[in-house]
Amino acid sequence: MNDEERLAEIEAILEELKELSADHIILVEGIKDKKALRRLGINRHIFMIQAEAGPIKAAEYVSAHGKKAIILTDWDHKGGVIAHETERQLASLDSAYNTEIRAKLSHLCKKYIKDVESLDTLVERLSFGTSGIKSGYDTVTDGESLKAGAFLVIEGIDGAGKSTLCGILEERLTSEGYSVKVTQEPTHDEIGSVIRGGKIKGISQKAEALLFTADRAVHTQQIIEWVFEGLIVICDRYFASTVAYQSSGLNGEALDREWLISLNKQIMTTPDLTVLLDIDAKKSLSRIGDRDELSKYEQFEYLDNVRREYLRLADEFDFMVIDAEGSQAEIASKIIAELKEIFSRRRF
Ligand SMILES: Nc1ncnc2c1ncn2[C@@H]1O[C@H](COP(=O)(O)OP(=O)(O)O)[C@@H](O)[C@H]1O
Ligand SMILES: Cc1cn([C@H]2C[C@H](O)[C@@H](COP(=O)(O)OP(=O)(O)O)O2)c(=O)[nH]c1=O
Repeated sequence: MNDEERLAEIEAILEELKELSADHIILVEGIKDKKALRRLGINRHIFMIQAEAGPIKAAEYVSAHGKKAIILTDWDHKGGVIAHETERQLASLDSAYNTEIRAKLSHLCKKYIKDVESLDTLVERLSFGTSGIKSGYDTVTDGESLKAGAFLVIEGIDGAGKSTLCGILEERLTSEGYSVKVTQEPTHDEIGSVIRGGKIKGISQKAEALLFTADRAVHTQQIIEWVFEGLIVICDRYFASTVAYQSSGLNGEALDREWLISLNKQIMTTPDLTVLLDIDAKKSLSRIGDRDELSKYEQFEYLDNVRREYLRLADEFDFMVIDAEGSQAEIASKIIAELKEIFSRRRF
């Protein structure tokens, strides 16, 4: 099931929950769950099992109101125990109850969340659609920021300083208390390793672009999960690499940039911020000249074209362009300031 289908099914269940709430009392664990349901527009009768004295009282409350119950505890172990006990108490008072809503939501949401309090955040995130996560934040309740995930991409031609910068950002953000995950493309996973290993030789640029994109499609699912977990994911290269490199005429074979963009749009997620480390191709080559072996991409004319294409993409997709010749510490400070600005603009 893709995320679009998942969202449609979750919304259908929430609609059902809204309708049922006319003559049911919804039993949740605590205040955060209740607030999440309120934010989702479920305004009817909600009883908090734990805050309001446990399963016995919850069952008595439902029975005293002559209503039916919907048991909607979390789908983790503790939620399961509370649900079971509440069922027992309701049964002993001959009160009717619904456990299907919880089972269906658990089935649909457990890949991403385990509690009712995160439901509205999940719906919000999935609503951003196939273009992906617009901003990765975790549930923030009562003005308390629990976790702040984000997806940051660093782009630039070979030798621009991307991997050095990723290391500095990781260190600085970690020391400020953020949880950080540095990753890169091509990945070191199954498809990325095939690309990196150079086992497939002599294939067309088109086939190569599809491999880079397939690697990204798998990687993107992983990135989305990391952001959901609240990590700041820093990715060394993302979709702009494929567009810039594969459209820049390596050995005279340039692919159509619009084809590359539309191909990638179908599998990527939108980063919160993409930074382009911009550098003159001669200077970048002089930086990497001492590497043991230069790759097929590392030639002046080609990298110069790649750089131009990067600048075009930066304009089109609103990348933050930074002069890669500045000090790495200052570059990192600018990026961290921008990230904090992004966090401060979030809705909750
Ligand atoms: N801002 C900078 N100023 C001077 N040298 C740098 C800077 N950033 C990186 N370098 C050096 O340039 C080389 C290439 O950097 P690297 O991070 O490996 O680039 P990339 O990952 O973009 O290929 C390394 O030797 C690194 O120490
Ligand atoms: C991700 C990606 C990388 N590449 C190229 C750029 C790099 O020259 C090469 C390997 O990437 P990388 O290991 O990031 O090289 P470097 O650290 O020198 O920047 O793969 C593409 O051509 N298309 C892509 O989509």
